[in-house]
Parts: sequence; structure tokens; C-alpha cells
Amino acid sequence: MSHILAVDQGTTSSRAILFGPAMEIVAVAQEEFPQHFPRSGWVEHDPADLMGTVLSTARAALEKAGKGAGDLAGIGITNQRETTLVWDRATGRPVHNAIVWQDRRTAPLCADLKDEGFEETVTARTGLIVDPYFSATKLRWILDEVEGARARAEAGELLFGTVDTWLIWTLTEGRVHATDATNACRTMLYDIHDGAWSEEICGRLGIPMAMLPEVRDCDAGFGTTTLLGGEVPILGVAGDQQAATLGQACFRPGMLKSTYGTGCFALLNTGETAVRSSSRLLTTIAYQFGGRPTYALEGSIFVAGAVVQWLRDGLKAIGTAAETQGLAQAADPSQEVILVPAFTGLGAPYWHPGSRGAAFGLTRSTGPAELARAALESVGFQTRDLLEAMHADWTDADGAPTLRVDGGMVANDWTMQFLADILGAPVDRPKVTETTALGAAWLAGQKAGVWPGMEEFAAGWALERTFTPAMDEAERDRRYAAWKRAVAATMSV
Ligand SMILES: Nc1ncnc2c1ncn2[C@@H]1O[C@H](COP(=O)(O)OP(=O)(O)O)[C@@H](O)[C@H]1O
Ligand SMILES: O=P(O)(O)OC[C@H](O)CO
Repeated sequence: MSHILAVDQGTTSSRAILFGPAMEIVAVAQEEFPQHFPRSGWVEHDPADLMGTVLSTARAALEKAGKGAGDLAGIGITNQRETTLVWDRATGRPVHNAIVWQDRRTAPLCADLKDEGFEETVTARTGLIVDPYFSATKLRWILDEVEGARARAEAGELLFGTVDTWLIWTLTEGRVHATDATNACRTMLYDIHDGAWSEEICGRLGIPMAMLPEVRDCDAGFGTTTLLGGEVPILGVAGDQQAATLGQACFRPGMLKSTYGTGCFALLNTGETAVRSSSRLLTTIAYQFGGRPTYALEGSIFVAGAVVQWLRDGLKAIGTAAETQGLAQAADPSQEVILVPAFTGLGAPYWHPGSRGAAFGLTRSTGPAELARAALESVGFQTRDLLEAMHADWTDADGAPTLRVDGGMVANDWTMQFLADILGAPVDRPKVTETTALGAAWLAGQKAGVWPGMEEFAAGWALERTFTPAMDEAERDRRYAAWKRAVAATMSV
């Protein structure tokens, strides 16, 4: 009973990672699942795919390592956040596909809420801004659009959950309807100061509160599952960006991580203070133990690695994501192509759902290499946007915090060097870049008593490489100013 299984249910794939007693990775299994785009701007997942791939990858990871349920001290769950599900309490049957965080269908409702001045209430209570990104308007859409859903919800027959809640419900075979504070705080329905669902926001949006799950600490215990061949407790839950914050051991106020997967999400630990942003960042819960939340400022960018996927699958300009590195190195230095990947609007700090992608500076000789370089650079520029906003909101006595990075894209050295260059600050890449899974595993492992507590775990964080800025300041400022002009142009079209 010395192993921990981390389940990472992400936007494009589910991963199961088995950790051994020394917190080492023993086995990994990963499975992609279909993305459904029923209309422009709509993104859905089949709830059965989410659960199915979680179970098959969990079983595959155990099998690869020659282990079984009896070897597990516990399970930690981490997940894509905000994605919204509604299902029947009695049968467990979803009433609609999961509406994914990237989905923009509720933009008109969000515009109405803003027009009537409701955003101030939302920000004051939830720390968020009004945007289709969050769960609340997606849930409202399901209640409005699925036949009979509102009446069934009001009769107490339907349950709402983010992906963690759906997985917990299914893994415990309907015994536990719960979420953790880090997932609850992304719904736009949860008061992050009171630690309770907001009656006022639920009232305005017509959400029956009986649908909402119980909110627990990240390591509260979430029931047991027998679906892996024996009884195993679910001991830890956190949204994926918060789990990465834990995995990066960003436990002290002022510590900062940024994760580069499909999107990019930077979280700055602000300790017990819920800092209200003056620059359109989100105030969110980084983690919660013993009923006490630790807060963070978050910058959310919708397209990071997804721009590389677009080069590969959309443009067919590259065969693999890793090819972008060689292409960027070989790109013509005299061409300055800027790509603003606002494919699904712009997230923080602009929050402009109407923007769409644009390329600037194209010439007849612009080819895949220059586009690949511009794509990778867009990730650096967008991170600088976030960090500028964070510096405006948070002044640290120790100066600017060092950025700890993780996620699939940080394998790209060229991108990490450009990131350091354009930030004008060092970028630290840890030895373990599977930090999201590590964070979820740590929640479960420390709860089970087989992994160390916060301080010892933090002391074990190991650096693989620091990328140090090499670009001169005038060049950095010139390049960043050009980026800002390009972003402004996408917002004015
Ligand atoms: N070597 C690389 N260079 C650039 N981008 C990469 C590289 N390897 C992976 N990526 C990008 O990183 C993303 C995958 O990261 P991952 O952390 O697995 O994402 P997610 O959890 O969001 O599915 C993909 O969008 C992919 O295009
Ligand atoms: O699944 P990821 O890694 O793209 O993360 C998605 C985020 O949680 C969305 O807020």
C-alpha cells in the first residue's frame, strides 16, 4: 500500500501516473479522446469518454507496473477546470455532453450580465470576471436548452459538477457528490471569501442550489472506489493548474508557476490574502487545507501549445510539435512575423472574446519556419502580458519572483530561452515536469501518510535548468511594443 495513483483528466487526453514510495514515477498511461465541435465556437466532450479514459489509463498504468489496487495507498485526482456536466441523480446519466472551458456559446448571456452591471458582484464574490470560460453560464445554458432540464433540476433530480465531481461520482458509483475548493472557485458560483456557494449569483442565474456539490478541502477524502479491482480511497482533488502549483511547491506567497499545455496558466501565490486585481487577473484559490484557503492571482491564456497543434493539424506545416524548435532556429532573422493566436478570443489580461487570430509582417518569403518561430514567440509575449499584470497587482519585498515552468511545451528549449529573453527574467525548469500529476499525488500521498508534508516536499523540488535572459533591453522593449500593437489590432477588427 505504498503507491499513489494520480489521475490527470485533461482537455485533450487523460493520463494516469503511478508513483512509487520515493515519489518516483513508476508507470504512465495516456489516452486521447474525441473533441466535439458541434458549431463554431462550441467545444464538447462525451462524459463517458472522460470516465472511460480515466479508467482505462488507470488500469493500464497499474498493469504496466505489475501492480494492483492492493498496492495503492490512495488516488489523487486533478482535472481540466470549468468544464460543466449535468446528470441524473438516480441513473447517473448525463443530460448533455460536457461543455468544455473553451466553449464560447454563452457569450451573449455574459454580455447581458455585464450590461446590467452584474460583473461587480461576480468579481467581489468569486474573484472572477464575467466570461463564457467559467461554468456558471454553461450550466444556465443546459438548464435553458435541454428539454425538461430546469423542471428536473428544480425537483432535485439533476446534479451539477465540474470534471472532478463527475469522476468522483462515477468512481464512487454515486455515493459521493463533492468537489474541492479549487474547482468550486472556477464555477463563478462560489464565494471565495465566505467559502460557500453564492445564493445571490445562483439566484440571478436561476441555478437551483440543490444541484451543487459539497465543497471540501483538497485533501478531505472523497470516498472510495472499487472499480480498479479492490477498495481504494480517493484522498486528494485539485484543479489541474492548482495541482501544478502544488507540484511546483509554490507554497510561499510570491512564488509563481506557469504551465504550458493547450493553454498557459500562471498562478502567483498570494497567501491568505485574496488580492483583488486591478489589471484583469483572476483571484482564485490555490489550495485549501483545514478549511483555510490559500489564494492566488491567476493569468489564463487560452492558446499556448494549441498554436503548435494548429501548425501541425490545421496548417500541416509541421509533422510533430518538437519540429518547431529546429524551424524557429532556422527562421530568417530579418523577417519579423507576429502571430496573435486569439483563436478563441483573448483571455487575461484582455478578456476580449470577440478577437480572432492574426498574423502581421508576412512577406512572399514567409514560410513554415517563420510561422513556427512566431507561434513559439506568441507564448512568450502572452506570458509577459500576464507577468506585467501581476507586477502591477503584487509588489514583493524580495523583488520579481522567479518563474517556475512546466507542461508539455517546456521541453522546447528555444521557447524557454525566448521566454526568459522577452521577460528579462530567469526561467526555472524543474527535473520533474509532470508537476500537475505530482501535485495531485502529493495531496493523496501526504494524506495517506506515505509522502512528506509541505516543507519536506518543497525542499525536494529539484531544478533541471535555468534559462537566463540574453536579449538586450532595447530589443526586448521594441519587440514587446510591436506585440502590443498587434494585439490591439485584433481587438479593433
Ligand atoms: N517540443 C515541443 N515544442 C512545442 N510544443 C510542444 C512540444 N511538445 C509538446 N508541445 C505542445 O504542448 C502541448 C501538450 O502539453 P500537455 O501538457 O500534454 O497539454 P494538455 O495537458 O493541455 O493536454 C500540446 O499543445 C503540444 O502542441
Ligand atoms: O487540460 P489543460 O491542461 O489544458 O487545462 C485546462 C485548464 O484547467 C482550463 O482552465
